[in-house]
Amino acid sequence: MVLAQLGGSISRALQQMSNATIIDEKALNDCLNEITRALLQADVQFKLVRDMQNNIKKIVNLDDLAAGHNKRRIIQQAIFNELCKMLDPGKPSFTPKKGKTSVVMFVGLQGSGKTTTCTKYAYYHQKKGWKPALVCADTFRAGAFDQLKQNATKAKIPFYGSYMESDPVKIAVEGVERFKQENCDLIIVDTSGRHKQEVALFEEMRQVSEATKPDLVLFVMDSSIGQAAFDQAQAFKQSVAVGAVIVTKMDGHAKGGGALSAVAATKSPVIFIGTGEHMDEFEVFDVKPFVSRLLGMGDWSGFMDKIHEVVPMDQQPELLQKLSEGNFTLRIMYEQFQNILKMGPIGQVFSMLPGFSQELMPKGQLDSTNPKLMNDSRIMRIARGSGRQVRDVMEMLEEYKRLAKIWSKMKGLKIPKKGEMSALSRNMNAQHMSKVLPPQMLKQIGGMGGLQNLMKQMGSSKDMMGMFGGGDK
Ligand SMILES: Nc1nc2c(ncn2[C@@H]2O[C@H](COP(=O)(O)OP(=O)(O)OP(=O)(O)O)[C@@H](O)[C@H]2O)c(=O)[nH]1
Repeated sequence: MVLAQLGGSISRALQQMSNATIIDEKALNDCLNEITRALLQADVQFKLVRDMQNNIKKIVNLDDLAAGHNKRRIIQQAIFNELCKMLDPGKPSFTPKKGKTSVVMFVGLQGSGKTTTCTKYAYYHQKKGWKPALVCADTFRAGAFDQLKQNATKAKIPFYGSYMESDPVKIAVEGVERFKQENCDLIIVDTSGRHKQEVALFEEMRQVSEATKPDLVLFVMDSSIGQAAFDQAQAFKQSVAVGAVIVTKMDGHAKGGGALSAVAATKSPVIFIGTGEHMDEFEVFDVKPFVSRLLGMGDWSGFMDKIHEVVPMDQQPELLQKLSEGNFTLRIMYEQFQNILKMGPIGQVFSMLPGFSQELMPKGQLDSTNPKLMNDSRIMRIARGSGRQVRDVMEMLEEYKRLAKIWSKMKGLKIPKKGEMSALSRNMNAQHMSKVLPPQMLKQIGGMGGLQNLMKQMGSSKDMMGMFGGGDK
């Protein structure tokens, strides 16, 4: 089961419960059983799921809830909190500081994506102005050094390794020393992986760790390993001081539930996830937005951060000014889609939108806010000119209308200062939110009153946006 399916199953269970006329013990139990089944199918460890179920039952005491309380919302909040708790070990991992030398050692089984992830991690920090370096202490797998060398060269990151030396400890120490002298602030040591947990692997890891004294040991785990995740993560933790986890291959048919088990086994947080083979297919992992997405609640704050990353800084004030005036044009949609295409995986999703392609964008009409100008004969000409079906062009225009409608409701939104994209979400109040939320979702929350209450409970509208972003679909 891929994560999206897990999220879908949980949302369905919640939906079914809210469809029940009365939310009694039976409705709650049915819902929890459904969620338990979904989590187990996604390879979350049995004990974790059972604990979660018990905790929710303890928190949600239906008898104590006075009539008028929105039981569905309270149950949903309890599930949200429990899932967050599963993924949050309660203490943050060591975070390297730019400009101050840190040594980070990567460990994991062979094929987990460790070497690829080392470079992704280095590249991520390099883009933020760090001075990373890579050390290949994998002398077990022939070709490991070549792979690291190739990746590092592509990303223009200094690297160290040897074809001759067979002692990983010696290479690791030499590499770390060299890069300390070169004032690198993030020295990354890649260690060998083996097919399975072997005594020799753990002993070697322990020795490398003892010799290089890493500030952080990162455990890299393939998200598709299923129920084995807990034991595997625990075995690593028992040999070296694992401080954080990176889960790879979240893009494939991953049973992402393993991530939850790894957190429980290592009592360390997941800090990044790998979402593809490419260097930039790597995302910071944040618990709340992740769980929001899992429960089908969207991830507005993450979306805004992404936009912040891809919309060129000098275009942001102008774009927001236009949007706040209610001028959402086809050109804006076109330019933003172009920016979104730079986002990588999300870009792939957008490029799947029916009829979306560069040739298809109706040039000359891009700056109008009046889609009616797009009459039948023009639509036919566009379809012919781009080799698409008329239906494709119509669907693209429908998508534009949908987005334009959302943005027209945002008219008058206070524009944040230059570069302060996240201020946009802070400026959203319950009024704005209620206009953007799909009517059925608003109803579930308990209308405007429920929304205001929920926003108060959540502490800030930013959290709220994190939970319920996404717009109407
Ligand atoms: N789809 C996808 N593939 C990935 C991801 N991360 C790594 N891979 C692929 O997984 C395969 C194994 O990755 P490596 O980095 O060679 O694995 P490793 O764990 O370093 O292997 P050893 O060095 O032998 O321990 C490669 O084909 C990578 O391209 C990811 O996030 N998504």
